[in-house]
Amino acid sequence: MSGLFVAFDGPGGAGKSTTVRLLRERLSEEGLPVVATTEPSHSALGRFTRAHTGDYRGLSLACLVAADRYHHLDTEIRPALAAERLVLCDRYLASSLVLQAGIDGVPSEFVRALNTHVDLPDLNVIMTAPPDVLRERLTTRGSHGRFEDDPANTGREIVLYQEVLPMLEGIGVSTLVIDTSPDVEVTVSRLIRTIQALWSHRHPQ
Ligand SMILES: Nc1ncnc2c1ncn2[C@@H]1O[C@H](COP(=O)(O)OP(=O)(O)OP(=O)(O)O)[C@@H](O)[C@H]1O
Ligand SMILES: Cc1cn([C@H]2C[C@H](O)[C@@H](COP(=O)(O)O)O2)c(=O)[nH]c1=O
Repeated sequence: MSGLFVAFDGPGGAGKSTTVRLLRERLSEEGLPVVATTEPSHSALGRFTRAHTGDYRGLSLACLVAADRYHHLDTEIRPALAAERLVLCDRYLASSLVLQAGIDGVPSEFVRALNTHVDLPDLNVIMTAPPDVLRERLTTRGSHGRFEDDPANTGREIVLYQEVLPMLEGIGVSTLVIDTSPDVEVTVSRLIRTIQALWSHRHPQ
């Protein structure tokens, strides 16, 4: 028996962080042993990487986020799963496939090779919304870095996340695409039902 690993990816402004925060609160209230985390992680390397996505690009940023991912797996994700926790991760492998390969132009085989030894999530939620909705949210909230500074990237990311779905499914990752245009409560309620069902299946009473 082990825990359950759910990753959340999608274009900037799709609602990943908001949703993971609300899921952590609500699922904890329901008694599930939730660990919410993020990539880049809260480690020194993760904080460095997050602070310098504008300075490091392409191959170098691909290596930084992959190194942080392996450290994150070793120090947080695998121990939590071994302790039968529910791990919710704000960004994971799909973000590298889209941002490093799709946007920065790193050969996708190289990004995949860098990530050969990462654990795959039990479910990868891909959050999305129409470009005008995302741009409006990013304008209101403010940009989190260079990928969001270029308005053209929003539409590109939406398409790229669609394009990585077959690849993720091909390596055995279950994916769930969610349009977050409706109110956040709609998204969160749906995800609570999905995650509770997966958890109950894995941990029958
Ligand atoms: N249905 C929704 N789901 C989630 N967030 C929403 C929704 N509707 C509006 N928002 C708002 O969109 C904004 C962006 O949300 P959030 O920061 O969670 O996105 P994100 O995907 O984590 O973005 P980034 O990739 O830039 O970190 C927030 O201000 C949030 O309140
Ligand atoms: C996991 C991951 C992250 N990044 C970049 C993308 C953003 O610039 C930051 C994360 O910040 P956000 O608030 O979650 O948008 O890190 C990346 O380039 N590749 C990755 O795999």
